[in-house]
Amino acid sequence: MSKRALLSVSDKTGLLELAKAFVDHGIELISTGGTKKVLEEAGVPVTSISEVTNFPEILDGRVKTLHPNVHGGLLAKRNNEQHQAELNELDIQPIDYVVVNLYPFKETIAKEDVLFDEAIENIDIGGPTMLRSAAKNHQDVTVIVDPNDYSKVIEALEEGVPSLELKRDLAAKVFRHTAHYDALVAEYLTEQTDEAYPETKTVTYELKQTLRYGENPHQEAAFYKKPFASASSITEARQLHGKELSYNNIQDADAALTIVKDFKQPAAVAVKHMNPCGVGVGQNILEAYERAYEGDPVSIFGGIVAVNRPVDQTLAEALSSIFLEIIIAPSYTEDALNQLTKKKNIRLLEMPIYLNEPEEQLKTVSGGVLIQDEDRHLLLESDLEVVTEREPTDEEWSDLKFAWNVIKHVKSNAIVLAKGEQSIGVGAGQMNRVGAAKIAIEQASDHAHGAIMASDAFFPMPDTVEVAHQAGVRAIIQPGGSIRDEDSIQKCNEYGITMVLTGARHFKH
Ligand SMILES: NC(=O)c1ncn([C@@H]2O[C@H](COP(=O)(O)O)[C@@H](O)[C@H]2O)c1NC=O
Repeated sequence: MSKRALLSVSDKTGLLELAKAFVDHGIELISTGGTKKVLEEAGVPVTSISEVTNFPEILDGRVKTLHPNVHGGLLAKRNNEQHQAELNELDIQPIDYVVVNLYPFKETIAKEDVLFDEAIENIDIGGPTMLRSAAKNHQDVTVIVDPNDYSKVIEALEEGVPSLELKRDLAAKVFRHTAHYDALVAEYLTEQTDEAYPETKTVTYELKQTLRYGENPHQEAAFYKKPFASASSITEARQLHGKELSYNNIQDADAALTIVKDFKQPAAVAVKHMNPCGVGVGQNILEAYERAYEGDPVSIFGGIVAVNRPVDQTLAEALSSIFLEIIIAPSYTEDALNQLTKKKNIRLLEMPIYLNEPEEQLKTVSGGVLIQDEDRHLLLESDLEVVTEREPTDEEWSDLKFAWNVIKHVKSNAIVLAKGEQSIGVGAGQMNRVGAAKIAIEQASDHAHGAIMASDAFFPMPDTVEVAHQAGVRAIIQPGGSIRDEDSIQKCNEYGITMVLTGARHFKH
């Protein structure tokens, strides 16, 4: 008895070539409506699925292949006598090859203003069912879900029959594919409910690229993207120049991007090891960059700079005067590109930079994952409470708000010193707050005098106020909420320092 292949595809790419290869090797073809039409029009002999099922395609194609004559032919074990006897008794023929790709659910829901009914109609039922039956029985059935794999099967046919290894690889791909497909359906439907954290969480990502190594050369790594990443995501950055991004580059670039998005005015951010080392805003992007640079001219070396305005020739000149790993910008003028591409080792990324919808953050811990909303707490004027005798000056107010925007992105315990809408000292990731303050003060050096200080969380004791005073800090912004707030406030009054409370904390671990 000749072998049979069932073809039912939405994406008809490469279909004819594969179908012809089947026919050339004496394999009979069975097909569903649209697929059959394409084959017939090309003169390829094909049997209708309805002849196999003895049943018409019904319900607008909702039921065409969901039939025991199909699934019996797919799932019967060829080396199982009882299975073979049942097939004979019921007059079911085995199916040896399955070529199926699914209704374009992802493409459908990606369309703007897609109607719910249209999305529902694009949930493929018969296709995944056939794929799963065939993949379960891959010992006996070759199943192909990806047109990119047609050539492998054609090659195998030229050489004889597909090997068990190839059939197993293809079956594994099928289950990855249907799981991804179902995850998209599940996510779409769950979004219509108010179920924030359902009983099971299925996340699905698509491979963007494998990486040379992870955080260290002995760690393997890859970069996956979300199916619907916003254009202002690091996964969507267009690399215009330079070597391939490394694992650490991607993390740092993402940190720089996330910070710069938080500013409406022209802003520049320099990042090292996921922390901002220099942040500046200004009347124009060159001024913003100069402020970010001057914020810490040492740490910026070998860093990553993100700007939220186009890079022109003058900014390009400033940027190319030091060694930077990566620049991220919404665009580059031609002159700027000519200037920057002279540097072989710099990577240039281009992407729209805007505050996109907040994303769910996933962080792995041993044996599990923590999920939370992104920290997008918006500081309202009405949240700000001056708790000291001295009020901030206008200039101090703008620096306090600026520093509060920066502190959110610094690893805890975090202290930022700022002056003139420029960070001048960043104490990041310390195990105690005074330690973070001392680092920020040391880095700010003489500039600390007259600066403002931001703290990501409350002061448990007045010791940070003490070191702030010694450095000449004029105003402090912090969440408040410690049972010993009064001690810190009293110290501020004693030293003539202004203290503003925000009522919100910005821990970042
Ligand atoms: N309903 C069924 O029994 C069924 N069987 C196969 N399909 C899908 O129909 C599509 C192919 O249809 P056509 O050959 O008519 O263009 C494929 O994407 C295939 O996955 C089905 N459609 C949806 O569930």
